Order: sequence, then structure tokens, then C-alpha cells
Amino acid sequence: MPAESKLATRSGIDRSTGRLRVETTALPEVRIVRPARHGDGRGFFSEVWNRRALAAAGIEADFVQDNHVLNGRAGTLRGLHLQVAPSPQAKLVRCLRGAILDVAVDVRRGSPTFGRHVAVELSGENWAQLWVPEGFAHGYCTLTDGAEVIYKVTGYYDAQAERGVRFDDPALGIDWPVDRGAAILSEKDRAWPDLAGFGGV
Ligand SMILES: Cc1cn([C@H]2C[C@H](O)[C@@H](COP(=O)(O)OP(=O)(O)O[C@H]3O[C@H](C)C(=O)[C@H](O)[C@H]3O)O2)c(=O)[nH]c1=O
Repeated sequence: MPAESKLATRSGIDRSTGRLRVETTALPEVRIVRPARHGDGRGFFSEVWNRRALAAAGIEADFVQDNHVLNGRAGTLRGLHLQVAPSPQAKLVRCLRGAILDVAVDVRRGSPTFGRHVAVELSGENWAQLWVPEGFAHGYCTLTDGAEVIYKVTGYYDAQAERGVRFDDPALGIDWPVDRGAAILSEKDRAWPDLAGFGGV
């Protein structure tokens, strides 16, 4: 299938029920968070992060940094990255505008789900967020032009602690909407080893 045809936006509509919901995924530690959106004639109001609500769902997070990323064209791919000790990070990721396919990969050595991943569409339309715990590599591919991504992290940026895994490692089997030839990647992201070469944390 031509790369561009795989960029069709896969939008999902979030029917909020008036309160934040947390959903499980195929990887127990990775959760989908769905904040409520309270609409009225002016627009909507949404609590996009609430420490108490997340803690009630078992997500204890002491965030220290917010990141805001603007992406150009659809097919922009960032990842798969994580920071190792002494600067591990858990992340709460959302797409403010446009849409992304957000991916978390379990890279914890000895984990029963080592090498398995979760891929979830996050968009300004579905308002969904992905909780990516420490020990998971994170990456995303944009499904629309101009996708803006905002995420909170529990550890400060530490370039020396950054590690990565090549996004298209066949052993991971991630169904990205673009292939290596069409993806808009940084040189750094072209050079990561596969998971076997990285080894895990
Ligand atoms: C991550 C980061 C980067 N930077 C600076 C360093 C570079 O000058 C510039 C771009 O950095 P980089 O190419 O590493 O950005 P991404 O490729 O979006 O990296 C992120 O991609 C995946 C999706 C992640 O989950 C990580 O948060 C992070 O690795 O921002 C900072 O100043 N602070 C930061 O926390």
C-alpha cells in the first residue's frame, strides 16, 4: 500500500460522560486516559490533568516538565525513545490538534510483555491521552499535518540518559502508517539499534 494512502486519519470520537475515565490496554501498565469535556454555548472546559483523579486510577505521577511539540507534515515520526537511570521518565501524552498514532513499547528486561507494544490514536477530536510508564520506549507518527503534541514527564530532560530503539524493528511488529522511506525522521532516529541491540532496561 503506498505510504501516503496509509496516512488516512483514523479518528475516534470520545463520548465523555462528564468525568475523567482511565482505560486499560493490552499492556497492564499502559493506560488510556479520557478527560471529560464540558461543552456549552461558549465552547468547552476540560480538566486535562488531575493528580487526584489519576491517583484514584492507580497512576501516581509527580510531573516536573511539560513538553509541547509542533509537527509539520503528516508522516512525521519521533521515537522510539526513553531515558534510563538516573533520569527515567513516565509520560502523559496528548494530541492537542490534529492526530497521531502514539506507541509505547515494553523494554523492561525480564518483563512478561518485553518487546510488546500498544498503539493508540490520540487526537484533538478524541481528546484521549496515553500514560507511558518508566521502562517503556515511546514514539509517535503524525496522521495529519500540523499535529501538536503536549506531554507531561516525571523526569527532567537528560540527553546523556536518552536511549532509543529503531521504530521499524521487525521484532516489534508496529503497524506504522508510514514506512522508513516515507517517514519524516531525525538523523538520530534513523540510527537507533533494534531492540535486541539495545537490550532493554
Ligand atoms: C526531549 C527534549 C528535547 N529538547 C531539545 C533537544 C533538541 O534540541 C530538541 C529536539 O529534541 P529531540 O530531537 O530529542 O526531540 P524528539 O525527537 O521529539 O524527542 C522526543 O521524542 C519522543 C516522542 C519522546 O517521548 C521523548 O520525550 C523525546 O525523546 O529539543 C529539550 O530541550 N528538552 C527535552 O525534553
